[in-house]
Amino acid sequence: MSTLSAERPEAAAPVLSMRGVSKHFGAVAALTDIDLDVHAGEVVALVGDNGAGKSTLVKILAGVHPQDAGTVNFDGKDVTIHSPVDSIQLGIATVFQDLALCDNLTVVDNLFLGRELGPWRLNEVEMEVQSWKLLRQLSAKIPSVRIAVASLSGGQRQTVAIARSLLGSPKLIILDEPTAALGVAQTAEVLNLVERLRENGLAVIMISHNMQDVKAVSDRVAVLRLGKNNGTFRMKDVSTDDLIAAITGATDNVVTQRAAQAGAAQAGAGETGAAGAGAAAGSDALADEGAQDSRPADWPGEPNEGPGGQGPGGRGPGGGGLPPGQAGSAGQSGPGAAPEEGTVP
Ligand SMILES: Nc1ncnc2c1ncn2[C@@H]1O[C@H](COP(=O)(O)OP(=O)(O)OP(=O)(O)O)[C@@H](O)[C@H]1O
Repeated sequence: MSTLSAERPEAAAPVLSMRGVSKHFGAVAALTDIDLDVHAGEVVALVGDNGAGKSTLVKILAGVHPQDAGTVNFDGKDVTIHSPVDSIQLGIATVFQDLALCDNLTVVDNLFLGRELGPWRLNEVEMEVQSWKLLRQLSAKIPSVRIAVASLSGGQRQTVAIARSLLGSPKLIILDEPTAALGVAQTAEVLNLVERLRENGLAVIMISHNMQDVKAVSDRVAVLRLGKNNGTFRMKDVSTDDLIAAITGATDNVVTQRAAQAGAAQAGAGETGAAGAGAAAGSDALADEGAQDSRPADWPGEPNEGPGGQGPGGRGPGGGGLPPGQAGSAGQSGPGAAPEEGTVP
């Protein structure tokens, strides 16, 4: 990769370029006229409310659903993805939320499941060596490759699933909510892993509902709303408020209303600091947004949603859980991003 393209991935030709992609399920228009570009060495977050069409888009790329209209250009060629095998052979790896790991098998067995080494008998030593190499390349924290996957943490399982998808040497890796249901430390581990993927020159699409995670690792963010493109933003140029407005389709939404309420309450009480962090949790996980819709401002659960949750208070300032050094290297997180997030409910 040239220096220019290494510094600004979007200066090079995209690895993936979708144009005018549409998909209907009967009368439901799941996707209408979608454009999306992803470059090598770039992390693009795909965000949108429930039902926005994210999974459908990913399934088209993974060969689960054929698109009804539009073109997919991959690695410079127009392609038709008829099946998951087509997708893998092209160099697209998709890690779905369920991870599809075999709990009773070891890390090595899971990594090489279906592509075991050795023509007549398994070359266990070589598979183990390659497993370690791969996991080291990802700076993965796996205690042993000979333990059952069932005994690993959520973050470690996600790491194994991602590592397995890399064995096919993909050019594009799609991660479907890789940090969903993970704790703070495990989320940081997975976000670090996403950064390793980018450093290794992969194009990455990451679906996420968590704005904190999106801000921590993405270079660009593509917003889907009701099955249509609703903006593509460079992460460093967009505030969380603007993103939420693009996702919800309005600047006046439940999240901003909560921010206003929290601000008014704070002003009334003459408080500073901690209340803002507590309220921020509401915008970090958009998945929570629906649940918060109907809640009054004085809902009893509210105080617990602050620093102790998945919000900035729980992960340190602006780093999305990344250690300070790595947060800086992400380019979108760290102290520079903190004031922006402070404006969010
Ligand atoms: N197999 C299917 N059959 C019929 N309708 C479908 C199917 N898959 C998705 N849809 C519809 O297409 C629309 C987009 O769904 P999709 O799952 O892609 O959204 P999403 O953004 O991934 O949502 P979520 O964040 O809830 O996973 C929705 O209206 C959904 O009901």
